[in-house]
Amino acid sequence: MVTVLKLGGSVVTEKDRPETLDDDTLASLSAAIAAADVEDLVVVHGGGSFGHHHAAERGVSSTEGIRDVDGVMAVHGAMTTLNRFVLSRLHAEDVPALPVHPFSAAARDAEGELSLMTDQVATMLDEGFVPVLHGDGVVHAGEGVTVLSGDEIVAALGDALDADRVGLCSTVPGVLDGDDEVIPRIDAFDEVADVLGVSDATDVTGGMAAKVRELLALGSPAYVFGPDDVDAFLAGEEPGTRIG
Ligand SMILES: Nc1ncnc2c1ncn2[C@@H]1O[C@H](COP(=O)(O)OP(=O)(O)OP(=O)(O)O)[C@@H](O)[C@H]1O
Ligand SMILES: C=C(C)CCOP(=O)(O)O
Repeated sequence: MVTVLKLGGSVVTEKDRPETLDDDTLASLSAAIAAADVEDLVVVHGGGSFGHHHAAERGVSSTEGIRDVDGVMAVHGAMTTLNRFVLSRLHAEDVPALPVHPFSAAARDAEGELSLMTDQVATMLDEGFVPVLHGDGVVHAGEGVTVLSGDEIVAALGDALDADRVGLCSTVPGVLDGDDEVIPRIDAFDEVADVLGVSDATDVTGGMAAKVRELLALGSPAYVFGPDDVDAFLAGEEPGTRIG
């Protein structure tokens, strides 16, 4: 039974301060992951103030590409730096986490369709490791390099690995309605389009609206919840908003 958990960049970093980790939250999420000891767990993390800051500065998004190698390396380099921090906090809790850098394992075609290699992820799981992927840059036919969000990676992994459970831990306790109440379940984009917005912080990949779109396209249900509910999700409960 494969579980995919995304740690939102807005959770593990201080999204308003360039390249600043939220170390306390990252440490407590790492402890929750270690305590849950879930079999076949894949972790994905977002960009937060590492990836999004550089992507916004260089003018690259999920659809607008760049060809300047310095810019590409600034975005990719910031994400590998954040990935090293995430790995080190997981290692501190004895989680057998290993890095997978999507930049070298993915491509988009001219229609923007993503292909992501997942054999290495599946083999890591078979060998008892916890693969840790992250939002990154991706080569994109006709565009140079665009941004690949952790949410797209979650959706691609969910399908390729036939994941049984998919969870996105963000700063919010779920998808919120106009009164800031958690919406328990979303089955279609149109039901909630009015309340879905972009991120409060610098974000080049579309915030909550993009997340809901990606998750609705998945074959299995997914959950959006806040940091306090990670243990509940890993224990098999259904916290926050169920999508799909
Ligand atoms: N209806 C909504 N319900 C909840 N959050 C919403 C809604 N509309 C917009 N948002 C915004 O979406 C944000 C979550 O998206 P964001 O992309 O910042 O999260 P993340 O995945 O944790 O971060 P990252 O993209 O860096 O990985 C919330 O912090 C909130 O500002
Ligand atoms: C900005 C970069 C490079 C990654 C974005 O990933 P996300 O935070 O999951 O949307």
